[in-house]
Amino acid sequence: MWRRFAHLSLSISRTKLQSLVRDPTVLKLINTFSSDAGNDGVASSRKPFITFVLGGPGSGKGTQCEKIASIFGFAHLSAGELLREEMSSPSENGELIRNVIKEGKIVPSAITISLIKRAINSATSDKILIDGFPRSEENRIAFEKIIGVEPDLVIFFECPEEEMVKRILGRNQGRIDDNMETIRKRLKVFEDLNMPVVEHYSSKGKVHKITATGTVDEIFERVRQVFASLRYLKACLSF
Ligand SMILES: Nc1ncnc2c1ncn2[C@@H]1O[C@H](COP(=O)(O)OP(=O)(O)OP(=O)(O)O)[C@@H](O)[C@H]1O
Ligand SMILES: Nc1ccn([C@@H]2O[C@H](COP(=O)(O)O)[C@@H](O)[C@H]2O)c(=O)n1
Ligand SMILES: [Mg+2]
Repeated sequence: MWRRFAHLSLSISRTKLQSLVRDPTVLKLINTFSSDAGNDGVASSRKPFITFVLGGPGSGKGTQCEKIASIFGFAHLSAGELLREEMSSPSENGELIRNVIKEGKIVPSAITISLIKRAINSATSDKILIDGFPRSEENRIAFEKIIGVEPDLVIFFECPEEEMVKRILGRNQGRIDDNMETIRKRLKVFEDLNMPVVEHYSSKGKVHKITATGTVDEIFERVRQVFASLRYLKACLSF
């Protein structure tokens, strides 16, 4: 392992490198990109690098994902957006999805996962951001079972409730769930069902918690550091 990093000895300290290499996300990255280079003969370049992006309603997931996608070349799949598209198409699930979203509840996993699976298969990047999924332990367990992988990384945007409410009420995109009655329900669902998912992945060392207050650019600077360190490691491993 250390021979791969020998050429870096002038630019990075051994201690820093050791701490990076102990990070579980970096370990996965090393395994993924090492095999890209053909070291173990596994064609893992077809295996996507999956990042779940979580946070309460209005915490800024979509806003930050767009920036990550444009700067780091990720495909951005928003579970909520996929459901809204399905709801507006002549789909057999359209009415059900509309009712669930209006109530701020969680759409059955089988529906959401089939939309995510289709989107992953047609993504043009093998680095995927899944925004707003999994929303519950049921979502998480179903994804791991049906898709057969765990995320490589989880980004969690931590934002105070009053800030999230203010942002949603100012969003003005005509969403059927951007009203105070539904927002209250979404906040409760987030605490009751989504936080256990964050705790699950935290216990596995996969979560990068980002303070989601401040300007969009200030928050992105925190996010950028996470992805820049991954890109740096990837660049090192490509030599
Ligand atoms: N740092 C910020 N400061 C002020 N407004 C912001 C910030 N980040 C995002 N916004 C705005 O807040 C609103 C919600 O942001 P966004 O849609 O990205 O959140 P989200 O987490 O995807 O929400 P949802 O879960 O409801 O889809 C948008 O109108 C967005 O422009
Ligand atoms: N995994 C998911 C994601 C979303 N939903 C439903 O869509 C609504 C909007 O989601 P956003 O991420 O765009 O806020 C959400 O409140 C849920 O009703 C879902 O069921 N499952
Ligand atoms: Mg969103």
